[in-house]
Amino acid sequence: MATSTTVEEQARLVESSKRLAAFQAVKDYLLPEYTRIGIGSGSTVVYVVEAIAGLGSAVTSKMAFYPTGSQSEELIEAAGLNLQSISKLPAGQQLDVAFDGADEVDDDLNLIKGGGACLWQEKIVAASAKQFVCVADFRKLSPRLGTAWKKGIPIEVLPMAAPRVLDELLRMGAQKPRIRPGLPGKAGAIVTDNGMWIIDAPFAPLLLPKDIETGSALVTGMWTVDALADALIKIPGVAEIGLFYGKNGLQVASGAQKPVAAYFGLADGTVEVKTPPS
Ligand SMILES: O=C[C@H](O)[C@H](O)[C@H](O)COP(=O)(O)O
Repeated sequence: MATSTTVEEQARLVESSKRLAAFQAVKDYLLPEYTRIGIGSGSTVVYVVEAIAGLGSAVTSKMAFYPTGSQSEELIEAAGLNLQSISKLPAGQQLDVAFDGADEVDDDLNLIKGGGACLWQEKIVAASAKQFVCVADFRKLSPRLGTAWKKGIPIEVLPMAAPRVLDELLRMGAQKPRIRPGLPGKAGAIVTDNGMWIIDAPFAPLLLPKDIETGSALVTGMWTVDALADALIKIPGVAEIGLFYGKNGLQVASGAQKPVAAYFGLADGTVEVKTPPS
């Protein structure tokens, strides 16, 4: 009984941390003059939408909201916000800001995303925004990707290519990569909003440039975030990878994917805001 209470308390703490992070991020980054807003996927983004809807229609009716998948679409519509599509964003234009969650965030604000199988559209929306803001609870903070999130890097693949991609991942050092199974009630693999499959590929914790400067990458032979991401995206059959990475937090035409800021709701009821190292 005591154990289940503790589990329930922990779950409540996690939910309130997500909400705190989301509300603070919206307060800091959603300016009333903005007109194009990206909305990510997952359980933390639910609170982003709640915070935005709470601003009232006098503010939000002038805004259009760009989803990252079917869950995100439903959230936007259920909150009475104006749904748009990234496919309708005119060439040369950007979203003012995009909010999204993450499965893990490292010291340099590289992210693992795709725990909910929405990574492909999420990356398109994040890279289309002038500012990408990450919202998360305290469990997502981690010095290196692959430290706390042990399920592996989500990789969206063309189903016919999945066996070949698995072979290549094993050659690259992934530990027991596997095709993500469907949820209860769905036989076979999970199918994304884009008709693809997800492979989860666990790797040893991913190094940062500061680790290479100290020579540890040479000693261990481990991957850096950048090197692994660059190698994964080149595997034939890989549509997109759940590593959001890059050299800085500026969202420029080249499609940077790292957040300008990451908001973490902490267990003590405060919010920690991290920005990428310069
Ligand atoms: O595919 C799912 C997305 O990348 C989510 O943003 C990520 O899994 C974090 O989700 P949550 O906020 O539920 O932890």
